[in-house]
Amino acid sequence: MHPDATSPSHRIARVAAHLNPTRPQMEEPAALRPAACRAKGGAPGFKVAVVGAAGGIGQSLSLLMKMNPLVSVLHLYDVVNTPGVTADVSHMDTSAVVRGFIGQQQLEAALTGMDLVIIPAGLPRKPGMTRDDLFNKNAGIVRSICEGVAKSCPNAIVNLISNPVNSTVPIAAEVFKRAGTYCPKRLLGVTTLDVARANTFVAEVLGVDPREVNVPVVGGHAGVTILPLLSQVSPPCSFTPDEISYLTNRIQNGGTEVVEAKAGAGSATLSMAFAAAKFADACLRGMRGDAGIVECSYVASEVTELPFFASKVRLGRGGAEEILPLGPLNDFESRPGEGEEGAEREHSEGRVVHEQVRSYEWTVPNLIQICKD
Ligand SMILES: NC(=O)C1=CN([C@@H]2O[C@H](COP(=O)(O)OP(=O)(O)OC[C@H]3O[C@@H](n4cnc5c(N)ncnc54)[C@H](O)[C@@H]3O)[C@@H](O)[C@H]2O)C=CC1
Ligand SMILES: O=C([O-])CC(=O)C(=O)O
Repeated sequence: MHPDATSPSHRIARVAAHLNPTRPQMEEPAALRPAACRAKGGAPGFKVAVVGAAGGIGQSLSLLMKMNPLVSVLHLYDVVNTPGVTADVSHMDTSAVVRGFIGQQQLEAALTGMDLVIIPAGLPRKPGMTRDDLFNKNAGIVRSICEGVAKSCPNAIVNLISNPVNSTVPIAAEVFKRAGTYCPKRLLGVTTLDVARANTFVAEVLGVDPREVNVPVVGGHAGVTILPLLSQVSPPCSFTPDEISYLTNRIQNGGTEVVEAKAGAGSATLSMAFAAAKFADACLRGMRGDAGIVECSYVASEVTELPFFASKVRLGRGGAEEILPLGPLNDFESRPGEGEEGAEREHSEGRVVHEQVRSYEWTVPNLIQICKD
């Protein structure tokens, strides 16, 4: 601390600065520099950025990350409305220092030095849309954010939420490859909401506390690519065929259930922010060196022949340190299924594999086109 920091004149100057704040936590190019920002606590911890912080997910997620004691610095970035969210969140008396950034010209400052970048930027669905309908808009958004990550914090772990996750993760990988910064361990598609839904719905059927239930959910994050492994539920239990059918259908369509209930006002935001905060916390604990942190995530994978696949991963200092095998699947989990939205089924492949292939094949030409633009 500066020797005069506790003197009356210094304290009055500090109070005056607080009474006349010019967006005190916002990064103004000619105003506050990071080093000059007042520190609220300055606890040791990780530097985390939320990109898309002013959105439905972003605001709640920013609040939850401000509550996380592992976060020492929290950067909130969006193309609109970050000053208000930043001012609001920064009044929470938890230790993380909050700084806001707005617009493309501040993306670099927002990302510089970050350990973890969480990306909930992009359009949400409306009733009648599939996640793939978001591709054209969200691919470009994810691409420009990931270019910023490659430039400003190439070693950061990325938690990618923007839909369609089955396609945005491969796009992010391609951007990082082109920049020469790609590390598959550090790119994690967030599928935690599928697990949260599976835990909740299974707990309802079993009549137990959802916090006691853990259902691995593998595959991808759209319709039938979401495959809950109900044969591997912890604690061990069994279901009737009707229960399996009900649970699988409800988990796969959980996103649509919320989209329809919101009737045009967007998709899941609160449960998603909760799930994203849980996943980010697991990543931070892994980065800290805690042992035995295992979560499902959509990652580059050799678990199947597909390049990307959601499955259990062990999180460590460098991200997804180990991709765990799927384990034994029962007949229901491995049988071929109907394709989403009338997609054709290929005879020899299981439904998860099939849908993933379609999603990826559809993505690559678009990706190449986008990257050429
Ligand atoms: N992975 C998952 O399980 C889930 C993913 N999602 C997806 O998350 C995304 C966000 O959903 P919501 O928060 O409900 O949408 P929203 O529209 O409420 O918020 C999106 C935010 O992104 C911002 N944004 C747009 N372009 C940006 C850019 N280039 N850089 C930074 N920020 C930018 C917008 O200004 C807005 O504040 C959607 O794509 C949605 O489909 C939603 C729920 C679950
Ligand atoms: O359904 C959507 O569009 C949002 C989402 O990914 C989910 O809630 O799982």
